[in-house]
Amino acid sequence: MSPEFNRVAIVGVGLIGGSLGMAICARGLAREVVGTGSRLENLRLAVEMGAVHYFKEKPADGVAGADLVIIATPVSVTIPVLKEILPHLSPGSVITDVGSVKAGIVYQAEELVCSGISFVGGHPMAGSERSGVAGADPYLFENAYYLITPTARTGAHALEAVKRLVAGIGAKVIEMDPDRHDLAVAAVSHLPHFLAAVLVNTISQMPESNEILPLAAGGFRDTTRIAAGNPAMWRDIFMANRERLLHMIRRFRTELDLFESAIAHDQTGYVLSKLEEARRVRSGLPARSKGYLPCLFEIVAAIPDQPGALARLTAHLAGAGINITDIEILRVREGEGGTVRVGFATESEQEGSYRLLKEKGYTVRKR
Ligand SMILES: NC(=O)c1ccc[n+]([C@@H]2O[C@H](COP(=O)([O-])OP(=O)(O)OC[C@H]3O[C@@H](n4cnc5c(N)ncnc54)[C@H](O)[C@@H]3O)[C@@H](O)[C@H]2O)c1
Ligand SMILES: O=C(O)C(=O)C[C@]1(C(=O)O)C=C[C@@H](O)C=C1
Repeated sequence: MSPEFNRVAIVGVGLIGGSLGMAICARGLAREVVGTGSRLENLRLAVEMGAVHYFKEKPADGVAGADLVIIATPVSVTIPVLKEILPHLSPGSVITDVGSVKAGIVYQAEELVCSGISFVGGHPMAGSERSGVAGADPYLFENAYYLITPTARTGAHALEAVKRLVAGIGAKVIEMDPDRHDLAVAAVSHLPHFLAAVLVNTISQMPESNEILPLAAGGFRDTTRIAAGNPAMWRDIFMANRERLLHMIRRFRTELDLFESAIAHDQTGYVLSKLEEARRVRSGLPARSKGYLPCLFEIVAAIPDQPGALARLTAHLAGAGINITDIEILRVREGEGGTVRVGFATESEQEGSYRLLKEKGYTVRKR
């Protein structure tokens, strides 16, 4: 079978560009993948890691002859990069980006591209707090939602090319209007990041913080993992989506004030009802790290605190030909063992793994 693309150029081979490159190379989606960017040592590492086949130092040289160009830079430089590469693009080439904010980029890009070149905004809803190609992962996008933001001006050929890319890397495409996209991510991505940073800083500014912070267990760690993300990237995202983020911060403040006042005035019924509402909504989310799966069947199993315990559990499932779509260690404390949540795409895989692990003596339940 011939590859989907002849030459893919990735401008900015960092965490996301590198993960895309690794997925494209590993799945043979392009005859060649060329990287280009601002840091030479990062580009060398990208070749070593199999994220690109080779690199060109100048973006203009990298994009020449590419049928698909992916701009995976911080959002503040997406448009300057586009302006720089435009004169060097081959006729018929399709450009997409991976930026976390879409409206500003998409509308400006559409004004800039000349006839024969198309731009389709993209945003994979998967990532991590790491940055640079060193943190790249070829499986990052598998089963993740990949938002694309075509407009009335998007050509069918360009839209189809980006959809082939998304399907090829194992992600699930969702089409959204750019403005609706920006409000959605302000709510489920940008506000959470803002709050994680505020939470960490609230504690770190206490005079007793040196004593308190090391005590942090799952609660603080789970709610603040993302605060370890790249500050410059998040500054750019906040500023690019400023109005929607401010809107969400105001909504948050209203909710915070109501909750605070209920605690201050001993309104225990209200406090309980708010906690119950949050539990109901949060428990209703399919528990997985990359985004939503339309349907996820899960089991929860207890494993002992021993080397290889997790490997033995997954080997039982592999031996029975059962495919795991998601896995998470819920609790591990020294000497106590842990609980593992395992997700499957089908109910029959859930049922099969439940029976198998029970037979093998595990304490297991369906979730
Ligand atoms: N990190 C995440 O979780 C995540 C998830 C989805 C989307 N995104 C978006 O993906 C984009 C990249 O984020 P990342 O996490 O991969 O960041 P990163 O820092 O890991 O990678 C960015 C890359 O762009 C390069 N670069 C910077 N300025 C450049 C320029 N002027 N010309 C060419 N290359 C340049 C850098 O050298 C680096 O290799 C951002 O727009 C971000 O909003 C990030
Ligand atoms: O999982 C993480 O660490 C992420 O921050 C990923 C995450 C998010 O869920 O907010 C971050 C930014 C992106 O634009 C998309 C996804």
